[in-house]
Order: sequence, then structure tokens, then C-alpha cells
Amino acid sequence: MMLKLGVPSKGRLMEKTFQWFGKRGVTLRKSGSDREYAGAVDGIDGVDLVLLSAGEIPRELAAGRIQLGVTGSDLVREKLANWESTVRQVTPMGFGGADLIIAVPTGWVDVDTVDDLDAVAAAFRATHGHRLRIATKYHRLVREFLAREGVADYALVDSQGATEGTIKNETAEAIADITSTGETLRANGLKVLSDGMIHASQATLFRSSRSGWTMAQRDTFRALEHKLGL
Ligand SMILES: Nc1ncnc2c1ncn2[C@@H]1O[C@H](COP(=O)(O)OP(=O)(O)OP(=O)(O)O)[C@@H](O)[C@H]1O
Ligand SMILES: O=P(O)(O)OC[C@H]1O[C@H](OP(=O)(O)OP(=O)(O)O)[C@H](O)[C@@H]1O
Repeated sequence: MMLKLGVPSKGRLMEKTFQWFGKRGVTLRKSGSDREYAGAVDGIDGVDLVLLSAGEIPRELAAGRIQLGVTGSDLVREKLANWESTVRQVTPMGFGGADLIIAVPTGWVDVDTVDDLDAVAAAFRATHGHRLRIATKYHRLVREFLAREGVADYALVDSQGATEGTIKNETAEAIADITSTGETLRANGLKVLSDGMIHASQATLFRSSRSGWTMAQRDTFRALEHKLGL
């Protein structure tokens, strides 16, 4: 049985993952045409490359359909309930860094912390007739964070992209999203709450902790760890 390694199928994460493995003597490459999602591995025997959407890799690991997978540490925490019971971190990879943060309009001069947001949220419903809305695609991580911080008077609004725009479009009052350079926040007149950092994400190699690995897969994993210097 081959050891299946899931890797993001496009974009920055794919290229940097290929480079990360390449530097360590394991060549990952797309085989077939540019648009075909087929891959090949050189430099080690017994590993199959599976190209997948970064967002689907956590689920595939948890189900045991792939044994190893590279994806953002944010996505594993967001997509899997009790992620530590189904997958294990092998190593952070040092790229794909992005922070999941809470941001509010720059014009909210009295709101700089999560406590300030809590105070605004508590008053918001009385004035506006609905709860303060936070737009995000990271429902699980945001709910867990706000519960820990004791913020309850809010409503999550689902936003699968262009989340920073929801404020101008008046579908939300605050957002929780990934930022790296901060450009998108600035361009949309938003500021990060000083203690509003939910998770510092980076690309990470994970392994499935589901039982059912064959002996051959275990041996290949050991050889791969050795080759990668882990
Ligand atoms: N500037 C950035 N913007 C968005 N995501 C970033 C950024 N920098 C790093 N990331 C990370 O990239 C990952 C998301 O990658 P990507 O958008 O390719 O995945 P996806 O949601 O599966 O996309 P798709 O469903 O379109 O394939 C997350 O782990 C995220 O933290
Ligand atoms: O801090 P910055 O460097 O500006 O990057 C952050 C932006 O990049 C991502 O969006 P992406 O381009 O992935 O599109 P999306 O809005 O569809 O998620 C993220 O959702 C932010 O909007």
C-alpha cells in the first residue's frame, strides 16, 4: 500500500510545498498537463502525491483517505472538531504565514480591544434591533475564541470571500479573516483589535492519526521522516 501525501493543488501553498520538499531531496511535481491534477514523487519510494484543495486536506486526513497532508494550521483547526484526536502535526513548514484576526472599522475610535467590542455588542441590539454581525468563513475558530473571551452578544454572518467588503456593503459590522500584509484591511478602512489575534497560521505537515496504516505505509513514513530530517 502506497503512503498518500495530500498537497494543495494550486497557488502559493502548492509552489512553496514543492520547494520545501525539493530542498530536502524529495521532488514533488505535477504530472500530465498543466491543468490535470495528477502528481508524481521522486527521491523516495512508496509515496503517492494527491493534489487537493487546501480546505479539503483536513477532512481527507481525518477520514484516513490520505496518511500525510500539507495545509494551513488554521484550516485543520477550523474544519475538524477536536482536530488533535484525528490528526497530528508532523512539522510546521515556515511559509504560508497568515493571522486570523478580528477587525472593526477604523472609525470606531473607542473600540481597540475584545472587551471594547463586547461592550459595543451588548449595547448594539438595543439600538439597532439586531445583534452585532461578524462576517467570517472561520465559524468554529471565531465561536471558540469569543466564547473563551466571554463575548456572547453577536451573530456570525457567513462570508466565503471578499470578507473585508461586507462592512461597506452593510451586511456586517466587524469581520474575522486572514491577513498577511494587512493591505486588504487598510484598503477597506479596518483595524485589528489589539488582542484580537485568534490564530497565527502557517503551512504545516500533518499525519492522520486514524488507525489502519499498513506496515508498508509506516515504513515509508519512517524513511520519509529520515529523508526530510525530521
Ligand atoms: N494572504 C493570504 N490569504 C489567504 N490565505 C492565506 C494567505 N496567506 C496564507 N494563507 C493560507 O492559505 C490557506 C488557504 O489556501 P487556499 O485559498 O488555496 O485554500 P482553499 O480555501 O482550499 O482554496 P480553494 O477552496 O479555492 O481551493 C489557509 O491556510 C490560509 O491561512
Ligand atoms: O493581508 P493581505 O496580504 O491583504 O491578505 C489578506 C487577504 O487575502 C485573502 O483573500 P484571498 O485573496 O485569498 O481572497 P478571498 O477574499 O476570496 O478569501 C484574505 O481573505 C484577505 O482578504
